Amino acid sequence: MTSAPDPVLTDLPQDLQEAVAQTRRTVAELHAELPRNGLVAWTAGNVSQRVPAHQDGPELFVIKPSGVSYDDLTAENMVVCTLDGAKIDDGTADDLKPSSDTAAHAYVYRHMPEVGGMVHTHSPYATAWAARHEPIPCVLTMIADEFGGDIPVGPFALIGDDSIGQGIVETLQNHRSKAVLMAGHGPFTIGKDAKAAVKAAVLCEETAMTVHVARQHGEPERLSQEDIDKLFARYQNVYGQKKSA
Ligand SMILES: O=C(CO)[C@@H](O)[C@@H](O)COP(=O)(O)O
Repeated sequence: MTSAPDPVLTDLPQDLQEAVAQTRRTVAELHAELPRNGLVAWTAGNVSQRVPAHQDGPELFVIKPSGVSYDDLTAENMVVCTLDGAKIDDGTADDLKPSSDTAAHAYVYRHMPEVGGMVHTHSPYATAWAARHEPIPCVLTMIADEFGGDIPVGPFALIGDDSIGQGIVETLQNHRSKAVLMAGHGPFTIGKDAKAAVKAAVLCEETAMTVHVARQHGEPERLSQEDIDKLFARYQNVYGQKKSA
């Protein structure tokens, strides 16, 4: 059976091309938040975002090119992929490869339709918890607010195929957390869009550091499940300028 030809960006409906261009700008801008918040060293880490679905076009997402310096990331070199993780004819050089985590991001987008954005970092404190295969206990209101409980650990998986994506989905699919510490590797976060996933990555590192410091002087006490549920509901539904239901 012949497979469908790879999509060509300039052949897509005009409004879908515009949606791709906006997603590229957003993803390029959000990559700057990773070094700015001390979440990555050198070219580690990546951000992606799903392109809003279009009835007359393929499902697509945008992700960073592999191994390119954060100083050189632009909207124009953000790579456009199908949900199979295949790069489309997106106007970038044919030999510009997407992130080495493209298959992982694609797997999550295929299996978790509610996920609109993803981030991967090697932020030092969260990565240290991942090295120990240890979940970050919910001992702080900020952990309850953003993650709804302990930040879980996912299985160790090699890079480049569906393995990491499968581990992320099996850990987060029925879990309130927006972050998973992939064992022996580092944090991956999800969100309704890439900005929400970046926020989760920032708060994951912040809480990983705080709990690590607290544990230097004894084991902090986990919040009660009742309080965790109340804190999560408030933060997700009321906090900030959200309109009360
Ligand atoms: O940890 C990994 C792969 O999971 C790193 O190589 C990753 O952080 C950065 O890779 P890319 O530059 O996105 O290909």
